[in-house]
This record gives sequence, structure tokens and C-alpha cells, in this order.
Amino acid sequence: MASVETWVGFGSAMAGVGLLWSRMPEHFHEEARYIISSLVPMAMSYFNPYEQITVSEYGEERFRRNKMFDAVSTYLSRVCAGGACKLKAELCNNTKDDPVVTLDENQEVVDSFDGARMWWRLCPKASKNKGAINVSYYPGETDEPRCFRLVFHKRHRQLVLSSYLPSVVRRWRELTAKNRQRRLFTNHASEGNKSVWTSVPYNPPATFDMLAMDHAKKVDIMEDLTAFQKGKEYHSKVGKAWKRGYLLHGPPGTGKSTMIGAMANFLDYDVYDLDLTSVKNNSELRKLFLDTTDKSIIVIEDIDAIEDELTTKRKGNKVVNGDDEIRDKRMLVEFADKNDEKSRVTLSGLLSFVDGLWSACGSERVFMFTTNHIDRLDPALIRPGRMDKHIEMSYCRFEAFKVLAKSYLDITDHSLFAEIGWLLDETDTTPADVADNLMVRSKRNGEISRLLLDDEMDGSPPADVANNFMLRCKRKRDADECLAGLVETLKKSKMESATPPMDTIEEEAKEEHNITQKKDTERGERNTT
Ligand SMILES: Nc1ncnc2c1ncn2[C@@H]1O[C@H](COP(=O)(O)OP(=O)(O)OP(=O)(O)O)[C@@H](O)[C@H]1O
Repeated sequence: MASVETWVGFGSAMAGVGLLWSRMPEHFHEEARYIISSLVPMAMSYFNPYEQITVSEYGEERFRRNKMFDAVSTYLSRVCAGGACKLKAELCNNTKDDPVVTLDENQEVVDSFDGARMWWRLCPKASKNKGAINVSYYPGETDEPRCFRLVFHKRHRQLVLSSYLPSVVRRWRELTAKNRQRRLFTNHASEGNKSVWTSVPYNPPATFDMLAMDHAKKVDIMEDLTAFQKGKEYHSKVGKAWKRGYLLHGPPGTGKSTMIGAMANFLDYDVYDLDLTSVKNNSELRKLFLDTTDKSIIVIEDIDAIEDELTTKRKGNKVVNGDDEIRDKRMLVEFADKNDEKSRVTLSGLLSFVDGLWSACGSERVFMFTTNHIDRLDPALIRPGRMDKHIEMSYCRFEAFKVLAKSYLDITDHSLFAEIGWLLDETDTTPADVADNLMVRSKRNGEISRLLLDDEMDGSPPADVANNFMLRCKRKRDADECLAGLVETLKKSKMESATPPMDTIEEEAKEEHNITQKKDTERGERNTT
């Protein structure tokens, strides 16, 4: 036990130190505080036998999602979730009934690797500056992102860095390759008014087999896609970014969206449907592009409509002063230029991702622009070399019709085929219109099949030969009826296209009347002279 004198001595010594501290100049306080604050953690870490690694949800530059976070999340959910008592379940895949189970926040799981134990914990989002203003550099986030924290013994440091973490990534790749669910992303303005991607599972029904278009063209596109997908080495050899740009053009209803679905199925890529109207400016667009993953199709639909807004300035400057509408637009844009340059998405901003400086960020990406009016596009967008391939989706001709007949009616030949082929050559009918004609009637086929199936379920005699025969007869009758209906529709549209519309007739009559009147006046004038 310390005597009273010892305590009094200790107290006086502390009082002396306090007095000395208060007499010291102000800058000495600062330095002493700095030394103490750096020495304490050093001393602590010297005695602490554990080390930790943090895997944050977003990368250092805060632009992109950290893939390592996704890798750890998948790895822990599949490999170590058994040891956790709080999990989260989500049904992500429409085609499967298995929910995806992930670790809940603040849950700790233990993994072992090569005799070493690793402790993992998912730390929730944390506000760094509680009560202060948070400045965010990445979309939709105001707080510190979530992170995984890995704790291990110091002596396993080398093992963790050179073997364990790479093995986590390898396992993640294996797991995702097996259970991959294609997704459709779209961007929308988040709470912080920044555009962010959200996604849903995506299983487009279209395939190249059912796409109604010229066969040679279809094969050419499929070969082009295959060459692109296998072209990693080629692109790096020639020093080009591994990406490809397509311009899909054609009238509405010729299958541009269907083609995108077929391409996504063919390549097994995710699709990012970029809505430029909810992107404020080029820097927000850059963040969105950087947040897309490799192996994806980035779609910008109806580029002519968007481009109108993006290029008004360029077009306006070309126009002579007499054109009021364009002059108005030019004035508007000039006004925007002075006041609002930083708050717009520009065509050059967009193109810098397609083939400019930023196109090299990321690989294995397909850019897909669609338009109903190729003639309205800015020449900068369609100049050679900008888009790798222009694909024209055209009206339905006989070859395309045969594909639709096979898909919708399950027939490859019919007595009306010749007439339909001839009529399709004479009229500009879209595949959507033809498909619509075939579908309305083929619905009944489904009804019959269902009736027959219901019979079987009710315990009535199974669908025997007679039933099958009846079904086939019904199908044939439906095909007859349906194709006859299509012939009627095509004949009608042929007649309509042959007859000029009423306003054209009226205009022609008016013009003729004016000419006769003019001639009469001239004749009258001549007679008087
Ligand atoms: N070439 C085609 N092959 C097969 N089906 C087609 C084709 N074109 C259109 N269809 C059918 O018509 C529907 C509408 O077509 P789609 O939306 O792909 O046309 P689009 O050219 O993208 O039209 P829009 O320009 O109006 O968006 C599709 O769901 C599909 O059933």
C-alpha cells in the first residue's frame, strides 16, 4: 500500500507538470498533442496481434462501385453464411425459386484458410461528419459507404494478401459465372437529384431465330457479334478499346427493341438503357458510364429526338437567318451557353464515351443507338468510323414474313404465301403489324391447347390420336383464317397507298384552279390591250 506521503508527492509532481504545461508556449501544446496522438496508435498496434483490411463499397475515387466488395459479399453469402445468425434474403431471379441470401449488417462470420482464421464483418453505412454538412462525390450517397472488415492475425498477413484474397475473387468469379442473372438497368434521378442506375432481372424473350429480317443480314450481325466477343486479343494488339458501336435505324415497329433483346440473349450481356433526359450534365453522364459494368450493352434510344436538343446550337448556326424556328432555337441555346453551360449534356460529351478519351475505361461494351429517322441525325454521329456498324431494320418482306409465320402459326408453307409475298413487296408493312395480325388469331390456338390440356387434368381420357388430329385441324383452320385476314389487311393498305390522301387531292385541285384563274386573268389582260 502506498503511504500518504507517496500520494502527496505524486499529487505535487502532477501539479508541477500541470503548472509547467500551462506556462509552455501555445505552439508547444500543439506539437505535444500531435506527438501523443501519433504515438498512441503506434504503441497500440505494436501490442495488438491483429490486423485488418477494409473493403469499401465504392472505390477510392468514389466514382465506381468496388468490385472487390461484390466479390466478398458473394463469397461470404455462399461460403460462410452458415455461421451467421442474421441474414437477408432476396428473390433476384425470376426464373428460379431460390432466394439469394446475403449477410446482414454488423454480422460477423469466421472463415478459415490454410489453418488461418479470418473474421469478416459487414459494417453499415456510417456518417463521418455527424451534424456537419456531408459532401458526396458519388451518386445517391451522402454517407460513408458500407464496407467489409477483415481481421486476421499479423503472422498471416502474407497469406491473406497473396493467397486468401485472390482465392476469394476466384471463387466469386466461379459462383457468378454459374448463377448469373442478366439485368436491365435504367437511370433515374435519385433523392440527391443525381442520376443513378437501378436494375431488374432481364430475360428478353427475343432471339435471333425469331427475328423477322433478311437471313443474310441476320447471319452477318451474329458473326460480327461473335467476332467482337472473341476479340480481346485483337483489340489489344491493334491498340483499340474493346467496344463496338451499332446504329439501329428504321421505322417504328420494325424490331429495333426486339433486336436489342436478341443481342443481349446472344451475348449474355446486361443492358443499360440510358435515359439522357434525367442526366443533368456531362460530368453526371461520365459517372453513369463509369458505373456500368463490362460485358454490357449501353442503349441510347431515339437518338434523333435527344440529339435535337444536344445539337441545336450546331444546326442553328448553319441556318440562314430567314428560318424563324431554327433562329429561335439558336437564340435559346446561345442563352443557355452563356448562363448554363455546365448544366447540359452535350453531343460531344456523349461521344467521348463512344469513341473518345473515356471509351477506354471499361471493356467488352456494346453501344447501341436507335433512331426512326437516320436522315435527321447530326453528321458527326454517323460519320464513318464513329459507329462500327449501321443496321437497317426494314419493312416486312416475304423472307421476314416466313420467320413470323413459323413463330406465330408454326407453318412453313401455305397456299396464300405467294399472294402475301407479292403484297408485302407492294406495301410498306412493318413486322409489328404483320405479327399483330398473326397473333390475334393464333391466340385461339393457345385456347384450344389449354382446353385439351384441361381435359387431361380433369381425368378425362388423355389427349389421344383423335384429339391431336382435331388440334391440328383447328390449327390449320386458324392459319387459313389468319392468313386470309392478313391478305385483306395488305390489300387495303395497298389501295390506301395507291390513292393519294384527301388533302393532297384538295391541294392539287386548288393549284389547278389557281393556274386556270391566272391564265384567265392573263388572257383578259391581253384582250384589253
Ligand atoms: N423484326 C421483327 N421480328 C420479330 N418481331 C418483330 C419485329 N419487328 C417488330 N416485331 C414485333 O413487334 C413488336 C414491336 O417491335 P419493336 O418494339 O421491337 O419495334 P421498334 O422498331 O423498336 O419500334 P419503336 O421504334 O416504336 O420503338 C415486338 O414486340 C415484336 O413482337
